[in-house]
Amino acid sequence: MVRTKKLPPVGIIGGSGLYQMAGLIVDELRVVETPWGLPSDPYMTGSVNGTPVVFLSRHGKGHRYLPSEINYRANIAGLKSLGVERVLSVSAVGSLKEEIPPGMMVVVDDFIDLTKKREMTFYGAGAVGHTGFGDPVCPQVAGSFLDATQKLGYSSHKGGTYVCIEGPSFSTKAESRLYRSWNADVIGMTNATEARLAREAGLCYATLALATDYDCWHPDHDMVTVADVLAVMHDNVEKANAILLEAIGKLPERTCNCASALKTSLVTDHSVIPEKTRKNLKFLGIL
Ligand SMILES: CSC[C@H]1O[C@H](OP(=O)(O)O)[C@H](O)[C@@H]1O
Ligand SMILES: Nc1ncnc2[nH]cnc12
Repeated sequence: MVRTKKLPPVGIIGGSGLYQMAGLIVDELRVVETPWGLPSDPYMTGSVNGTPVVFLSRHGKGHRYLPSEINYRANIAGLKSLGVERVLSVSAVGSLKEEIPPGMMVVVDDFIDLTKKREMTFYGAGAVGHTGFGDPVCPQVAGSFLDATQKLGYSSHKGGTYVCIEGPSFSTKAESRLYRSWNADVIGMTNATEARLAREAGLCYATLALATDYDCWHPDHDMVTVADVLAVMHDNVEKANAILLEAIGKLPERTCNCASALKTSLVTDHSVIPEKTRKNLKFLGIL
């Protein structure tokens, strides 16, 4: 694609099995402190074919944080402070559908959030905000993922509902069957939280989910183990990297509605917001 303008930095969040990005020429490791604390790692900043890119490993180098321990607010706020406007996430997921076999990519377009003990908002502490999340995924970023998988000839599933559980244990059979009865497509432990915070921060967000297993519902497959997940990720990491590179190149100029959340969510009269909260909201561009 011939661009008329240089893109602002593109954020990449890598999940299980994707702790760095092939093709990213790293210039710097940036430690960023946010009002919500430290992100999972220093950000790897650099460029891909001339486009500035910021990479973060969601679980940190060496996979140190449980899904419930990840500081999602710091991760998202840190990206925002580095000028990122769009986030491409990669995640390992269990498949809840026969027709999504391990190895297949799913470009998720909806979530069912079953998490219970996470910080999932930037609001509070004297500032009330309610953000629309009816369409939780940026259509442009999702579209770039889909175009990229198509161009590269990889089989992918357009759209899909991601059930986000608290973890860290995998689901029981009864739970897995329940999620299937809801017609959900894939299951993971991280993305609903990340997507919600990205939207509050006015960032575009979409996920390339790689099915690594059939969770525990499938009568003809063994129950999921960490070893299976990492082995399938390992076998497909080149594909995921190739899709990321292609998708970055396919991102159009930003004309979606995701950033409007910044200006349409806050309810509280600005004059009564405490100074510290005001500063935090300014960090995100909400005030
Ligand atoms: C290592 S298996 C469970 C683990 O994998 C997924 O991680 P991510 O979404 O960061 O790719 C899942 O959400 C769990 O955190
Ligand atoms: N079956 C599964 N359940 C939850 N998270 C996962 N990540 C990869 N496979 C998973």
